Amino acid sequence: MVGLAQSTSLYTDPKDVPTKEYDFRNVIATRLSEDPTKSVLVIEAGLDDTNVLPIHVPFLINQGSIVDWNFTTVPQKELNNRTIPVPRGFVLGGSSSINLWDHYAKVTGDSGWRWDALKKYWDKASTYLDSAVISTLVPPTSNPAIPPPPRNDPTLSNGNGPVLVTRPNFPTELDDKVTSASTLLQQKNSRFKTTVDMNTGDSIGFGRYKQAQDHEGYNQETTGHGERSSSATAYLHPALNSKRRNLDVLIQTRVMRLLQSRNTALNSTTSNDHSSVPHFNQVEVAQSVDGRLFKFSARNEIILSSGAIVHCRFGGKLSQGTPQLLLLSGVGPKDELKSWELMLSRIDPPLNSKFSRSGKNLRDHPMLVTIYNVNSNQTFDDLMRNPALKEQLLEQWQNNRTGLFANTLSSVHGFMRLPEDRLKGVQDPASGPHAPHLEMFFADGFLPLFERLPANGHFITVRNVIVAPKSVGSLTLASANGGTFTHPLINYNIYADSFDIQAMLQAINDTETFLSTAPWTQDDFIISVAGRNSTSIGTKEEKIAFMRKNTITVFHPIGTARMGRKEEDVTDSRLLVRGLKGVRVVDASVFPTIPECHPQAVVYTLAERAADIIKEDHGML
Ligand SMILES: Cc1cc2nc3c(=O)[nH]c(=O)nc-3n(C[C@H](O)[C@H](O)[C@H](O)COP(=O)(O)OP(=O)(O)OC[C@H]3O[C@@H](n4cnc5c(N)ncnc54)[C@H](O)[C@@H]3O)c2cc1C
Repeated sequence: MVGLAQSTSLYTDPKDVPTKEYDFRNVIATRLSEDPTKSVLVIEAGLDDTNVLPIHVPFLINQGSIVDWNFTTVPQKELNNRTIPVPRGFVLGGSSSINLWDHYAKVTGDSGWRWDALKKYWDKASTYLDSAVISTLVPPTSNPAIPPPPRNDPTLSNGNGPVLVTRPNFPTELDDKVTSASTLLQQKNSRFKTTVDMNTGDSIGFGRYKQAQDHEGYNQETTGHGERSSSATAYLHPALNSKRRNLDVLIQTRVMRLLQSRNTALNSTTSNDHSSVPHFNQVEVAQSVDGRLFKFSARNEIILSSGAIVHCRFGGKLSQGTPQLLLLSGVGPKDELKSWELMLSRIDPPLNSKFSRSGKNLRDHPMLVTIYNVNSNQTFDDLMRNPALKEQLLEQWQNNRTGLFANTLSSVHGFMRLPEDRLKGVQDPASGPHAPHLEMFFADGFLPLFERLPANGHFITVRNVIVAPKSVGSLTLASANGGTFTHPLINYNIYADSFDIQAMLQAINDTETFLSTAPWTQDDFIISVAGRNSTSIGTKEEKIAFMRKNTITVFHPIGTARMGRKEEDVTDSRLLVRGLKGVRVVDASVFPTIPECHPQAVVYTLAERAADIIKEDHGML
């Protein structure tokens, strides 16, 4: 078990929380509680992460477990009416690029969101560690010679923050193939170029080696000392363990809705300061659908953090929670809320929600998962079928945080732009000429995430992601009953925009080109696409049918409380909810467009600046 000290300020029952009034409810709790004169309460629906072993082991997957909300979408019309999984962290902490920031600055009219202004927050959040120092690697028994672990590379960005970042310590047989294939292809087609560091402002390219032992271009991962580095382990637990008296955390408790102050004309220093606008200063919480309701008041403001609410972390997973809570509090499109009259009748005074588009603009990255049968006995598949070996590797990890389990499942990937002719006559959904449209990433084994490993065979998994999709979905309430215990209706609207179908077709064709190079064809490494007799998927129509059958998302939803300068944008550039007072949103739901990357680092950077914005607005700087 992971040895994080249990804090006396971590509560599991609202009645035990020492006070019912805080300066801030939740959030960027760690940064705000740096000021000992302000009190902060974090409310988290899920569990304490401390003793949930799979969270801390980088190799293990938590989807579908007790720390997952286990949501699904509504049937997706363009996916043969399939519903698809929406995993989402139900626990303290969680999972955790660059051109897009300048685009956000343009959309919000706030130059503070430009990359040159934000770089300091990026550095404030993360620290790059030399993984060779951290882990001693031991190959799995089926894996023969493995190159030595990567050495320290001074060219990689090196911040000074609490989130630990390393490169994978456990090279797989695929890594060389990916880097060699892109090196070969880039000579003919610059779309397959190689890169050393994807975090330099130009993220396009596939990872490459300089020398066999310098794993340049490898993923940078939020792990350190062999463990996952999450917002809980990096921010929250250290603050709790240092016994900050002004920080309390309440877990296993859901925020049900936000409540308005009777006096809606309170003074405020915020940019939404209109004397007649509704002022929210309380949250109502419960531990079960019919359980006792408790109220907590915020003297300064309520911060809805991450997918959800008044919760602690800074980072995490999806972003449905925030819009659901806003909608349940009566903040949302009027025509939509009209159908929930029962709920609205509880809101006094009724909100003028004409400006709010809470729940609209839901976006995620569509991901097509393709499994290939391969000629190899080095994939992870044998390990996954061998409980004794898994136990042995887990024991090694528990003893000294080394071995395969100290690593994540994928070491290399590549970002690509669409060919220029595909962009003719359409508005480019990418945020700039150095931002990608597509991503290809690889796993050395059977990894469709939601299917069982076959009893026999060896596999590799190729995931094609549209990182700049055009389709836009929404989140709406399923019922006025049950509050946040009732799952909302999540509709990604995947492939609703035909641009995305064309983009995924291009991704399939690119993958076929990539896998037809010597590194993959020699020794007949790739046998076939699983379930077919061929390494390719066939005609255009067959490819589209394959997409509809096998697309899910890569779990990066954003945008449902988008920030911007237009009246219909849910939040302004200081992250305050428009049309009311006292509520700020700090999570992935404020992003107006989807980051063309895995968004965790973007969320950390957002949260670090948000902490300074809040401190400025409340005279704490
Ligand atoms: C399985 C998975 C894998 C991922 N892998 C990567 C990756 O490799 N790299 C990467 O960059 N990104 C990854 N992401 C995405 C990344 O984790 C998210 O984009 C980011 O963490 C979003 O953070 P957030 O703060 O907006 O929301 P969240 O992390 O969703 O925060 C939601 C929190 O609020 C709590 N909550 C919700 N409702 C309530 C309520 N009513 N009351 C109290 N608490 C509530 C939830 O329990 C949860 O703890 C992954 C996401 C998932 C789900």
